Amino acid sequence: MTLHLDSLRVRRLGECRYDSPFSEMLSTKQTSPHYVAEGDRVLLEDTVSMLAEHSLPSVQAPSFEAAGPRRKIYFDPARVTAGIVTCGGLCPGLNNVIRGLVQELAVHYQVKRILGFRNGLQGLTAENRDTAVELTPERVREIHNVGGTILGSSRGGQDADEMVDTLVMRGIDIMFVIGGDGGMRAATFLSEAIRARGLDIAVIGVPKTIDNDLPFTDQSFGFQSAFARATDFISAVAVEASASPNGVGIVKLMGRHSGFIASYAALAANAADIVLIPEVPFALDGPDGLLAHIENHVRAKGFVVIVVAEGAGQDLFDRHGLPQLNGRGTDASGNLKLGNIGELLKESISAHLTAAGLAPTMRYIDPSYAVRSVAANAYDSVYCLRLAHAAVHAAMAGRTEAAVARWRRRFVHVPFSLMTSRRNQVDPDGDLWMSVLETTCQPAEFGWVPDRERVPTGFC
Ligand SMILES: Nc1ncnc2c1ncn2[C@@H]1O[C@H](COP(=O)(O)OP(=O)(O)O)[C@@H](O)[C@H]1O
Ligand SMILES: O=P(O)(O)OC[C@H]1O[C@](O)(COP(=O)(O)O)[C@@H](O)[C@@H]1O
Ligand SMILES: [Mg+2]
Repeated sequence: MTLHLDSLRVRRLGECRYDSPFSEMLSTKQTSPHYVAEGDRVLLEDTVSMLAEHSLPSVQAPSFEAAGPRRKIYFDPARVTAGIVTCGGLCPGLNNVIRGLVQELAVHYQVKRILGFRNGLQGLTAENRDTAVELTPERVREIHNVGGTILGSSRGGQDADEMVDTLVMRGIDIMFVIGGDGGMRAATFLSEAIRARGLDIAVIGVPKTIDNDLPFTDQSFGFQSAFARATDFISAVAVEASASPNGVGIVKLMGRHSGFIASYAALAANAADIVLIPEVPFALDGPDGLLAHIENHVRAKGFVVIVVAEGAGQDLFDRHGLPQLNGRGTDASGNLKLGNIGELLKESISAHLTAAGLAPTMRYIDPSYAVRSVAANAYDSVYCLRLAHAAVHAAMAGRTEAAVARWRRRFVHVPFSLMTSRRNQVDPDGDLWMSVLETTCQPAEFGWVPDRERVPTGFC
């Protein structure tokens, strides 16, 4: 994918005419290793060779607009009504983001009216628009201590025009969409419908994904809390497997298309012998296949611990003519329903080891919902709060059709068009996967597999 500076520019609703409450504080600020001044930009790429490839002067190199408060703002805070919605699957930190948005809007910008739409985008339909709740600093004071979202969330499509009608009827000037890839797509359609009607409504996204599969963000909020929780389950299964004759421990973790939780949790627990992720296909059978490797492992070590991301090995169901185990079709949001790879592994490993005279003790757990429902840890709590601050500053300065993200540890504005342009995946040729291979000592590939799709690398 080629990215030019122009495709990284963020849309503005208009000229900023109002003094920002931060104008005095900003008057002496300059870019430093710890701050990016208004007007400065954050480079997309961060190695000498990647930069050199363009042969462009640094001002023309692809870069993001820096997030943060501005001296002048677009909206008159006294007249602003803001809306908040949380979309899709749960993720640790949703309540922290809601709380951060409400506090920043109310305390610093003195915005008087903030509405929380209920149950995801369903809350923006004609039927549900009156169920929106008033959010105040008092209402959100303690919500960061619990997981989930006080607003509720949902999957399923809504009509963009109907949603815009709701924004108009509820007097919304700024809409915050906290969502994943689906939520960012929905926010894009919402923005297009707003633009088609010539309305003065800003739409700002806060990228949310437990799978860490959104692009142009170092790591998504809640990811650390989620993989820390997943680590507990790997450790538990490792204890069980190691204490059982021919013990086989399997932990299935979330990750439809990206194996980040599986990889990070496996590294953190440092107890997995095999990690399977969607980005690296594997074969079950044959002398170099997964089953033979597991058999050798059990013979040599007495047990084996496997961490599998839910999206791994999906080709096996078709290739082996296996029952889909709930796979096929899509959910209400159009996400592919996956075959249950955990069950498939459990069945095939059990059959293989039994046939090899190593009747196994199987310990299989799928802690998915127990992982994503936890409250944000201290690190994620800080991260969520800072993302929320950045989102409020962006919106008040009239930025729209963009998400806030942290890129190379700086906070930036990323146009929706980029957020929905690609998926963040574990690169089988990258250093994260190398660390996994170094830690587990598993082979780079299990048997012959069809050519893997290459994970997109580079941006320009
Ligand atoms: N292509 C799309 N166009 C419009 N709305 C979409 C699109 N994809 C997803 N959505 C809506 O966005 C919301 C969130 O999407 P979903 O995939 O469930 O979760 P996430 O935002 O976490 O990826 C859902 O209500 C869904 O209907
Ligand atoms: O059972 P649900 O609620 O549909 O959610 C399950 C899915 O949500 C995910 O966490 C990702 O969804 P999001 O894009 O909504 O964050 C997947 O990894 C998982 O398969
Ligand atoms: Mg999604």
